[in-house]
Formats: sequence, structure tokens, C-alpha cells
Amino acid sequence: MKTSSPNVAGLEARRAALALMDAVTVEKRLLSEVLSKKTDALSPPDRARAQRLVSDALRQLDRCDRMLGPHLSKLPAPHVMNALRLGVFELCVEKAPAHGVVNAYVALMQERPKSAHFKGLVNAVLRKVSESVDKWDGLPAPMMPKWLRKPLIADFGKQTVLAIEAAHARGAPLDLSAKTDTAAVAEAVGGTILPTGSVRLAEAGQVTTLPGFVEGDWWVQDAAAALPARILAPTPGLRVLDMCAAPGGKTMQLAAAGADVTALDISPSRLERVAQNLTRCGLSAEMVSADALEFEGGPFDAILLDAPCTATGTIRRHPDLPYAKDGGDFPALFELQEYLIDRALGLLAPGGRLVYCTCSLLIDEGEEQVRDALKRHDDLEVDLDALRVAGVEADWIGPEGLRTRPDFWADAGGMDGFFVTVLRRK
Ligand SMILES: C[S@@+](CC[C@H](N)C(=O)[O-])C[C@H]1O[C@@H](n2cnc3c(N)ncnc32)[C@H](O)[C@@H]1O
Repeated sequence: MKTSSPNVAGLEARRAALALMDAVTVEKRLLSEVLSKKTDALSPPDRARAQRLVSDALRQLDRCDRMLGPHLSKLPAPHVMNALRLGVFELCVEKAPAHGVVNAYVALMQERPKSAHFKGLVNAVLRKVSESVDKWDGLPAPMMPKWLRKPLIADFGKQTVLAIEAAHARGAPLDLSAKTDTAAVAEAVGGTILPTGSVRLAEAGQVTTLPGFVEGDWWVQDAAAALPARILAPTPGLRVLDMCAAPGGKTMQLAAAGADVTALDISPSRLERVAQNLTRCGLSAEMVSADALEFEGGPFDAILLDAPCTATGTIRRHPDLPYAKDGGDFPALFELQEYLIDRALGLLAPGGRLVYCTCSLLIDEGEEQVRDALKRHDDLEVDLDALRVAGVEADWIGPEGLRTRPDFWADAGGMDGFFVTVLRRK
């Protein structure tokens, strides 16, 4: 049974943030799956506060645990631990007044019989942390959980992983892709134009109120995510299949260049979002809801295969991912990517090109997929020249393709981790 604590300020947002933290770390759910259910009853400011608090605290979770370590002789129940983590984040990062933070999390513990007897512990630990907040700045960047850290160290080495972790902790700016006039969009929103042609805003605010949103002059798309469609080099009338299209960032780029785009996705509801995005921007594409493995069509001059993947390249913006996942479902994704590559190759017109990409840091979903595809198809080759588009630095390109990482452009706000390659038949 729950009892509410109406007299403590700021409790609604904190209660929701704690429920979201439990959903991610205990139920292993992604924030995107549970956000509306856990926050819909809140006022808009409380909803925004809960979402920001849980996201920012997840981004710093390892540091929160390091602050708590000296004060805990053994780990308390997960709900209690999560309350402590949120409290530490508020004290050490937001510099919130200690009495308000302590009272709030003690009150939340009292709401459930199972956690009520931990209120003394929460009170004592948060008070102790509040006396040593200056230790926070001396802590190393938050580490990823071992299941993800270990393979990344094997792939990139420890120094690079440390740099990636520092980039994860910094979060992500807002990047936009312009429909036509990049300079005009940059001026309208007060952003800067990146070397690869995206527009970057340091402070995002409410996206839908930015100039040009209603007019459909741009869409939100990370600078690295904008590279695959640029690399495909769409031209007016080019027959292009966007094989895993939703929510449609790359479909929009292809359509904006005048290509004859078929946007395919297995999920009808996600495909609906592609349609909405196209409509907002006054663009069009043929929409097909189907399993790409069974799709019959084409042949196509070019195919963009932005394959379903672990999304480990997007942790800056999805800090829940390392805690909601444990890698157990990844091998099935690697296998699906292999099948999708082979299916795509079968749909290409003679001389056609396949742009394969994943928003992943794992080489299993990038370089390894290319090496395996080259073994399966002896008439296949990687077109490295096609990867050298504006802003792409020479050392981002390896024998199998282009790899971006969150620690690239560190001083300018970073970018998502992506792998992109172009495959052609010899
Ligand atoms: C990485 S997302 C694509 C992002 C998109 N290209 C963009 O830029 O906005 C992968 C997409 O693949 C779709 N998908 C997964 N399995 C599929 C399949 N067998 N056939 C077609 N689409 C599939 C998912 O529904 C998801 O929308």
C-alpha cells in the first residue's frame, strides 16, 4: 500500500523520477517505453523535471554510486538505492539545498511499507553526502557497466573508452538537418554550421517552438546520423530504397535531394511517424510497411540499410541504455543485420550501391559485418572513396568503412557513434 506525502515540496517529479529509475535498473525497460505511462498524470513542468532528473542522474550513475560507496556497508534494496542515487545527484550536481533533498527522499521511502524502515538510512546517508559534495569534482568520468565496457576496451583500447565515457557524461547538443538552406536555418535558430553540414545548437530548449519547425525547414538529426544519406549522394530521380526507414531522418534527406524514395519499415506505427515527418516538411516518399527480408521490389539504384542495432552509439542521448540492457539480445541483432545485408544486395540494380550503417559502437555491427559480407560474396567491394564527403576526417575511415565516435569533435559537442560503409558489386 502506498501513502502519499502531500506536504513535501517537489515530491511529484521526484516520485516519478524514482519510478522511472526503478523501471530502467530493475525492470530493465528503456525510458522511451515507460516514460508516458509514468509521467502522463503530472503537470508539464513536473513531467519535464522528472524526465530531466532521471536522464541526468543515469548519465552520472557510476559517480553517484562512488559517492555512496563509503556510506553503505551493504547494498540496500534497489528502490532505496535509486532514491539515494537521485538524492546524490541533486546534492552534488544540482547543488540543491540538503534539507529539501533529504526530506523529499525520506518522504518517498515512507510511502511504501517495504522501504519505510529505510528512511533512517536515507536520512543519514544523504546528510553525510551533503557534507562532502566537494568530492564529486574529483571523481573520474562515469564508467559504463562492465558488460559493455569490456568489449569496447577490446575493440578500441582503454584510453579511447575513457574518452567515450567522458563524452557520454557531457550529453549531446541538438543537431538539425536543413531541408534546403542550411545557412538560413542556422541563422534562424542561432546555431552553427558543422563541417559536415548539420546545424548545431548548444542549448536546445523546446524543439517545436524553434523557428522553422512548423514550416518544416529542418528536422532533428545527430550530425553523425546525417552522414549515411550524404554518403549515398542522392540525386533527383535516383531510385532509392530506405530499407529500415522509421522514424525517417534519412528518408527526409533522400527525399529533400529529389530522389525517388521507397521508405520501408516493419513497424506500421513507426512508419506513421515517417509520414508525419514528411508531411511537416512538404516532402514525399512511397511508404511500405513490410519485413525487409520478405520485401519484393526494385531493382534500386541505391539502398540505404540503417539496420536495427544495439544503438550503443547514442548513449549520450539515451543514458538508460547501458542499464536497461545487458547485451543478451545482441547476437540476434547481429544475425538479423547479416540477413538484411544479403537481402539488400539482392534488390540492387546492376552497378547499384548499398550504404550500410548502424548507430552502434560495437564492431560486431560494423567492421565485422563488412568482413563477413565480403567473405559471403566474392564479387563485393567496399567503396572507400564514397565515404570521403565534406567534414569527414581521413582517420575516421578504416578498411571496412567510416567509424564515428562520441569523443570526436570533443570541443564542439561530440557526435553519435556510427558505422557507415558503401558496398558495390565489382
Ligand atoms: C535504426 S532504426 C532506423 C532509423 C531510420 N533510418 C532513421 O534515420 O530515422 C531501425 C528500424 O528498422 C526497423 N526494422 C527492424 N527490423 C526490420 C525488418 N525486418 N524489416 C524492416 N524494418 C525493420 C525498425 O522498426 C526501426 O524503425
